[in-house]
Amino acid sequence: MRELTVPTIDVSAFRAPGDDGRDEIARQVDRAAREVGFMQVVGHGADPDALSAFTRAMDAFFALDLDVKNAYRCPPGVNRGYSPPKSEALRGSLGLASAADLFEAMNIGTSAADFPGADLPADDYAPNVFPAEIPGFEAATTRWFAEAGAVARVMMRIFGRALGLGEDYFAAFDRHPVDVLRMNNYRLPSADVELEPDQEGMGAHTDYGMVTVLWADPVPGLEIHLDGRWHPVMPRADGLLVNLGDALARWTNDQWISTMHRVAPPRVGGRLVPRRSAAYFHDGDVDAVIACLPGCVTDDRPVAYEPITVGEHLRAKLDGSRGRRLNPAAGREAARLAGA
Ligand SMILES: O=C(O)CCC(=O)C(=O)O
Ligand SMILES: [Fe+2]
Repeated sequence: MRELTVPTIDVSAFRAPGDDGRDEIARQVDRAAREVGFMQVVGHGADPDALSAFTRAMDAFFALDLDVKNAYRCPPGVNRGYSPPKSEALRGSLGLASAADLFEAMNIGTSAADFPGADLPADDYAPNVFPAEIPGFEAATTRWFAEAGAVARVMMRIFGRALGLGEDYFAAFDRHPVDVLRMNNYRLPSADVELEPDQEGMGAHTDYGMVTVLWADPVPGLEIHLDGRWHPVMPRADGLLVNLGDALARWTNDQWISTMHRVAPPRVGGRLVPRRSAAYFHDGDVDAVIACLPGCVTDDRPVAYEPITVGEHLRAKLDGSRGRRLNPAAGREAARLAGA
């Protein structure tokens, strides 16, 4: 079994004018997308000051009392606001029953008001709820939302080039995207507490959208599932993790991987330690249809997925993880976990 390395890719040539170096980067990204589905991206251009201000705002929010945070909960069908520990189970997005995950989260995302004139479903583009107790929370989180969103868009340009479709190809799915920034805190009872053997920080799942830009503390916990087993991934302190979502697996007929991943309760030297992360999900327009690209179907590789809208796919996945109604439509993803 091969040792797994998540490749590091410097994407700065896609932020500079001109074509120099772009084909080589697209080649590296294509290889990473086929073999791993995750990459450690450096040269991404996101502002480190914006990241520091953002993580401070996150910490201040998660430090509030649970009853204060609970005032910012939204219904399960609205992917915004606060999720307390043990309120979601990501394996539900795969149609698999499990104990609830340990993490707590705070979500912000795009709202209908961001796209005047577009007729958008209210639940998918709900207004944000910002905690009044933390001055500057809205400014710091929306700033990182923009920085991470810019990285996601650079990656979509690279994907278009790598697939031979042109750097602008995926802009057609990015007119009023459902984008969400999920701040995760793997809040653990205490460093001395023994967890149940099957208790996970965040249960196994694939990400639901086009691409995810993930910042995480350089602390163990994240694991990706490839070749039938789980491999630990340590986030680089100087980079951002980028992973492909289900839309790219569907477009490419599984030539590119929407990698299964999970977060184990974070431990260093056997002791539980704090860990935070923030995932920016660039999911595409709610009404965009994701259908297999014609060039990705061959006699040996028949169409694996029926066309689906972004909205339908997100709804089935979120009903599974947030609504705790097991997703009946994720058999192909769930089958990959068999034997793990
Ligand atoms: O905390 C992490 O490293 C991963 C989080 C994640 O997979 C997610 O929020 O979808
Ligand atoms: Fe994820």
